[in-house]
Amino acid sequence: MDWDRIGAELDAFGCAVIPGLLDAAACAQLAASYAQAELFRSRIVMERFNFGSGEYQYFAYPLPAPVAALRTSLYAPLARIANRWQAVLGEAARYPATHADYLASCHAAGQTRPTPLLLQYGAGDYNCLHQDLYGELVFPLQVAVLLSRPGVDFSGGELVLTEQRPRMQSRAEVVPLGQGDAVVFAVSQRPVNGSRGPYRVNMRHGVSRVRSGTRHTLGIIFHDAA
Ligand SMILES: O=C(O)CCC(=O)C(=O)O
Ligand SMILES: [Fe+2]
Repeated sequence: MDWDRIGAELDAFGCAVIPGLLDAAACAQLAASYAQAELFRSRIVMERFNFGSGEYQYFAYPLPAPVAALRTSLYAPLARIANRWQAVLGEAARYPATHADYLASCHAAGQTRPTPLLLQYGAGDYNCLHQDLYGELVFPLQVAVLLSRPGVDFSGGELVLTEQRPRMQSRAEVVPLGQGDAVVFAVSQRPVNGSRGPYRVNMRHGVSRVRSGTRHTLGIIFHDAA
């Protein structure tokens, strides 16, 4: 994985694609596991909370092996980028080098519930712009993997990111993904270099309306939930 390229794109745009993070068989298997209720700790129907339309489920611990492996292995290079952002923003705190150590700090702070999730959208469904904040502790980067085949399993349903800049109009970004591609993006805030030094922008993400078919995604969030 080209972490220099990913880091540079995150710095410039607040998001970066990792092509082919999962193969087609792994994607199909994960998407099918949505039906296995015993894998999950809770199911959210988005309409009920005005979060959009569609549903998602948070995995229970222990996470399925491929999800646990991705969460652990992606954390270390992302923590290096997150720590660079901390330095740019003049923040003293640093993220530990391993996900085990970071999770230990979440758990000590009372954030003990797993946050990786599977999302399922049918025709007409969408996900309102939001931030995945689940307590005081926030790891600033997250990953979403498209499990379905655009143009085959579904149409529409694009991942959308917005960036709210102080005293400026918001910027939107649409991230084109194929099956198995992942996108890394900022959870809530990221630094931008301005002419008078770095400043913070506020990011949100969502999914535009699915026009037809069924779309599944895997979301990997690195902090646990209170
Ligand atoms: O379905 C998607 O592409 C985005 C899902 C999402 O909100 C997330 O992974 O946090
Ligand atoms: Fe999200």
